[in-house]
Amino acid sequence: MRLRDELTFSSGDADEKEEVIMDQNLWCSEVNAGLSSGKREVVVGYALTSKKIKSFLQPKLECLARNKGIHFVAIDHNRSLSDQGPFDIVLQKLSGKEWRQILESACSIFRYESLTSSSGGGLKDYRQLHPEVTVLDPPDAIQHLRNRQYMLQAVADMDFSDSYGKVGVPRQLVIKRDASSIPELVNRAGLTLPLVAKPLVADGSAKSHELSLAYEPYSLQNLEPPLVLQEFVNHGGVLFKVYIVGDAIKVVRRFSLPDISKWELSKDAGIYHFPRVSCAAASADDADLDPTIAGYGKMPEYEQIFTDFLLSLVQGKA
Ligand SMILES: Nc1ncnc2c1ncn2[C@@H]1O[C@H](COP(=O)(O)OP(=O)(O)OP(=O)(O)O)[C@@H](O)[C@H]1O
Ligand SMILES: O=P(O)(O)O[C@H]1[C@H](O)[C@@H](O)[C@H](OP(=O)(O)O)[C@@H](OP(=O)(O)O)[C@H]1O
Repeated sequence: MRLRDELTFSSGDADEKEEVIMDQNLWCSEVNAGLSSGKREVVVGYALTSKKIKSFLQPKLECLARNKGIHFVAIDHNRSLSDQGPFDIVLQKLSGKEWRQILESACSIFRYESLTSSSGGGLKDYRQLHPEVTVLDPPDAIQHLRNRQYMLQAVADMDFSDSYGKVGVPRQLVIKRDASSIPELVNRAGLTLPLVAKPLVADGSAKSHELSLAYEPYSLQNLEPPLVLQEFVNHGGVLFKVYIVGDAIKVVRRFSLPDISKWELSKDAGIYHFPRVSCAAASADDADLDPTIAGYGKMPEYEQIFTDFLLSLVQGKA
């Protein structure tokens, strides 16, 4: 077993990170008193964008993790993984060829695990042979989520068109290039306006979260492919966002784009751009909503869910 003192900690974005760690130490002082010695330490190497480090590795998470014996250590993206660590878990959400190569060469000795689903195939035997490191998530397992052409396919395949209500996916059209052909393609595909336009690639950049709303066909020529066009679905201006980590589920409520009436459709023209819809700032958790759409019970905090999940991955490997 590795002892806490043997671990070397490094940080990703030096300045930002230092600030966070100082806050965290203040915040953590009481909680750290509860860290039980003698527990197996779990080292989570992370390879994330600076945006993700800022939003995800919050003091509250790091502190709770530390109290459970989990340590987050920044991975140097430019060095081989085998020269770093040792890590019990590699938490990664980076794109780019170089990183993929580093990960793939290391994966010849790593165990695969997915955050959202268990990987199939011959990986079970593989895990028994190489139980050292868990990769969250292996690039191949999340590839289809990075492309809006395919990301909803799993929902369509489940065919919940008539079970406890209706779950469906909006009709959509992929435009790879040539914006001038969009009105004609939309017409041929029989899509009904208004349409929501989203970048084809969901790579975690701010741009990939942008969204446009088009009320009439000719304005569609002003969009920038590659993109996906979806029929706008009226949904009462509120949506439920479901987070799943392993077996744990958390649901939050967010304000969303309001319903569009036929009258508005006839009146509005052009394209409206939205940098971010239904983001965390648009929380509707405390809003007084119609009880028929309001309800869900009290949910545990995601920090609790995530750290328990990390521990569950290394259980039995001590
Ligand atoms: N076809 C649609 N009809 C109506 N509203 C939509 C449609 N598609 C997206 N929206 C609204 O835009 C928001 C962002 O859509 P997007 O497809 O980018 O969701 P997402 O990728 O799940 O968002 P996030 O990036 O927050 O995870 C949705 O939460 C919803 O409010
Ligand atoms: O704050 P919520 O409502 O949970 O929305 C998240 C999105 O669902 C994620 O897709 C964002 O991650 P990426 O930007 O890496 O796709 C994620 O980006 P972030 O971690 O950088 O904040 C969030 O925007």
